[in-house]
Amino acid sequence: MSVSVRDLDVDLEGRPVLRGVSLEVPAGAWTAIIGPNGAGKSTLLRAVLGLARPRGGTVNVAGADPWSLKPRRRARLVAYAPQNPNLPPGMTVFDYTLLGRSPYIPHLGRESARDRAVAGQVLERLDLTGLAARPLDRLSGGERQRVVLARALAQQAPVLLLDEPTTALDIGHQQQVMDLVERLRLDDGLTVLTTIHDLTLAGQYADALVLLSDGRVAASGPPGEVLTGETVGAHFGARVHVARGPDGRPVLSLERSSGEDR
Ligand SMILES: Nc1ncnc2c1ncn2[C@@H]1O[C@H](COP(=O)(O)OP(=O)(O)OP(=O)(O)O)[C@@H](O)[C@H]1O
Repeated sequence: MSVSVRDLDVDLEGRPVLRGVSLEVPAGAWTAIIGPNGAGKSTLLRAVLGLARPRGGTVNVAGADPWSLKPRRRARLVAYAPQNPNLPPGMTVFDYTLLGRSPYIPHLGRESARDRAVAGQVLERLDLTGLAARPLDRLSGGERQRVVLARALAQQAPVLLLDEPTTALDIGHQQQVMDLVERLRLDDGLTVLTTIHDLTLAGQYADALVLLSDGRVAASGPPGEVLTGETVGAHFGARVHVARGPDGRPVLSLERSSGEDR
């Protein structure tokens, strides 16, 4: 199930936020959208999901325009873990994860044993079983972030959109979440589109990067081509050293100002 965006323009409150954005994520591939704060990354994900209405251009997800799909049909095709979701206070981790099964539960019906089993399995894979009965308002930031991912994974949709899935996570849980998404991609052929601020992490897992800057695509391609010191300097205003990891993928470190510069 591929994702295709062509010449996308999106305005928010009358202001241009995305201009002429194109990207292609082939079925079973992983693309990361990177870019400075306010570049339009979340807006691009929301447009792919059918939540931000394009002013021009086209979005195609698994052969369909997401705007044309009924919500249940769309939710079976695309799962989304937002950056700042509204979490109903008092709802338990298990019940929230079960919400991911809503597109499969008949109107006025109840969840099936399979729906409960899927929710349980997802919680298990994310190390959250021990928190299943805990209300959402009594979780740490990192636990909350993994629960939001759990709900999206319980949806078992072939296209997965993740908005900054690792920002609140410690390094061990970052690896756990990214490895889990990678395993699902390889085992189940998931197509993954994620925004991510950690450029090394983005380059480590994604096949391709799309650098958004001021609402436009400034660079795209394999991580080694996009993540150069020059490009990062030009678009993030950061001085970085780019080395190569054992697998040849780029590893970025910040260059600290010398004493005289400070
Ligand atoms: N609902 C909205 N109404 C009006 N403007 C918005 C709205 N949401 C976002 N914007 C603006 O659109 C631009 C892009 O925002 P977006 O959240 O897509 O950026 P981003 O690249 O995801 O940023 P960040 O890295 O800070 O999360 C920003 O200038 C932001 O202020």
